[in-house]
Amino acid sequence: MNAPFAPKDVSRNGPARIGIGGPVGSGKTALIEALMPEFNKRGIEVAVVTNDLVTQEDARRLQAGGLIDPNRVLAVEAGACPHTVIREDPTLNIAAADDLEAAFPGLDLILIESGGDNLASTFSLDLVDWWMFVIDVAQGDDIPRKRGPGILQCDLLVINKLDLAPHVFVDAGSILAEATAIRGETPVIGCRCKGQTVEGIDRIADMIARDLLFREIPA
Ligand SMILES: Nc1nc2c(ncn2[C@@H]2O[C@H](COP(=O)(O)OP(=O)(O)OP(=O)(O)O)[C@@H](O)[C@H]2O)c(=O)[nH]1
Repeated sequence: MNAPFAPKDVSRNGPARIGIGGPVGSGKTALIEALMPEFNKRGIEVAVVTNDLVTQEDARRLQAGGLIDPNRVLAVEAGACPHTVIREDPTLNIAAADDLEAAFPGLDLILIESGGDNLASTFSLDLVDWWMFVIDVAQGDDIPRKRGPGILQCDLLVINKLDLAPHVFVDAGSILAEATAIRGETPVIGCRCKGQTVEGIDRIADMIARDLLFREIPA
């Protein structure tokens, strides 16, 4: 069990900006897809900025998926190491988020998905108020032990693809326990974004609603 999460002071007006980072293929877009119905249930209005290297693949997938108004999805083509545009010079992403904020008054959240990167990728706090780092069990149970800055510094560590754990010889309980020990006070949630049943997604949506948007969560 994680210690209670200390809410951040989100002092800038406007929708909260949430970063979603993590290695290639860990399930960042799948997490957005799984979160959309949970946000809808909670009346949370969302827009999304995606980042890909030289394509708009993730934006197109979300726009075609029927889970969000396609106009609420903007693509940034990083053209360089994915972390460059979320950390060193986030200008393109800030501009995309500003455009969405202006076009859709009443947004509660803007999700900014990084291109898939390595364990060292982190977000500039000029760009986001709060960020998640998504890894998955199939990358190996030693990933949390490697203590990459993404794993240590994110506001929420998400360990995805729990359903695959038995198939890749990983003990889901151990990887979650180890990640929790390494992160101390900051939270870790295990999840499954794909398949007939998803898992852990409601906990992530509740955390965002409670700790970023200061909404009451029904008991
Ligand atoms: N079994 C299983 N597969 C998953 C889960 N989540 C995502 N996937 C699969 O993992 C693959 C990568 O998922 P994406 O959502 O594209 O990952 P991503 O992190 O957005 O990828 P990049 O943007 O390329 O870095 C896809 O084939 C998904 O179907 C999960 O919880 N369980």
